[in-house]
Amino acid sequence: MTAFRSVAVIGAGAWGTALATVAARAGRSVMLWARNADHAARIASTRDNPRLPGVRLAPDILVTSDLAEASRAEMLLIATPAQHLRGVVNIVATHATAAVPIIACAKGVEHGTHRFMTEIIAEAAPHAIPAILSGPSFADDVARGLPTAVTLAAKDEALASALVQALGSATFRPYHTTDVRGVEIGGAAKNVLAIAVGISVGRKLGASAQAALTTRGFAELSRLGRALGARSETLTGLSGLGDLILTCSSPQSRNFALGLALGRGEPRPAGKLAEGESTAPVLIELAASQNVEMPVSEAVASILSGRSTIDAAISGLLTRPFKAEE
Ligand SMILES: NC(=O)C1=CN([C@@H]2O[C@H](COP(=O)(O)OP(=O)(O)OC[C@H]3O[C@@H](n4cnc5c(N)ncnc54)[C@H](OP(=O)(O)O)[C@@H]3O)[C@@H](O)[C@H]2O)C=CC1
Ligand SMILES: O=C(CO)COP(=O)(O)O
Repeated sequence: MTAFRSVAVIGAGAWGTALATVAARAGRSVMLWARNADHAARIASTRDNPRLPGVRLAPDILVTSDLAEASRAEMLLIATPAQHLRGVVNIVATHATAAVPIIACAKGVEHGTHRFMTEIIAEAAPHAIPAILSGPSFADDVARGLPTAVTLAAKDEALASALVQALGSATFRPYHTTDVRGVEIGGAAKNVLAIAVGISVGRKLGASAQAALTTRGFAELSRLGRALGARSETLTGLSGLGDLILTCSSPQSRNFALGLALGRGEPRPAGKLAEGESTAPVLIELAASQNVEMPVSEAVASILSGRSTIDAAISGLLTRPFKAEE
């Protein structure tokens, strides 16, 4: 199996920048692609990306706006927002070498198609090998070299293990698995649930409610996961419960921070991508198609769409019939 000497990170937001840093630390030759040429030139000369302030890019990371050039790397990490992954992979596919691993690093589900990230890669780049990287890891922590552990999934175990070897280092510890769908479900669902928990904290409902919502959120994430064939160890692992704990407990999470602002009745944080917002309606549609109940996620979807006020949604959760815990 190839040693994956060269890595391209597609998408120079906070996460893409952190991942470029990770790959360089792991000894790869790294190219970071930004869609805007001026943005790419500015990052290349200042070694600083305003999307991840305070982090200095290693001198050997090349920054480009040439997607054809970036697509020729031996391993590709796609770190654009989930709803833009298909558009980028459509172009990447016309330049990439056959059987190149394309690792989705976004967390979400595509609008309209209900496709998970690796399904989009399989459709848009049929000769590539799709994989997914997810887990509890804030870009800022990762880029600063604080200890983090994540999950990397690919259908082929030997490949998943090789990708982990190529990206891992003392402070960035990927675990590998073949449960691709399980990893995707955890990352997509936790963002929506973090908005719910942020709302409850913003409304000052207390630490007990925060724990209850996080736990009942995990119950619904797990129900959907089981319905879609995820393994239980994935759901309770880093990319499931692990990421849920992180994002439901820290205002560093943009999804939690969005919920906090909504709960407090404050303006939403400007310029901060909260993927749970675009995932919520798709997640609900997906759950309905599987006859899976996701009341916490439904409450978030109805608040975000304006179908319900925060207080009505909370009261809806509090007046649900009592039931057995599962
Ligand atoms: N931040 C984090 O801690 C983590 C984020 N993630 C996930 O990574 C994904 C990206 O998040 P993050 O990097 O934080 O977000 P940011 O908002 O920081 O960056 C998004 C990046 O995507 C680019 N982009 C936006 N639209 C397009 C498009 N149509 N085509 C190509 N590129 C586009 C933006 O370009 P431009 O700058 O030109 O607008 C920007 O570089 C999300 O799915 C998120 O859930 C996962 C783990 C951790
Ligand atoms: O996915 C993340 C941490 O694992 C980042 O969370 P936010 O997108 O909510 O900031």
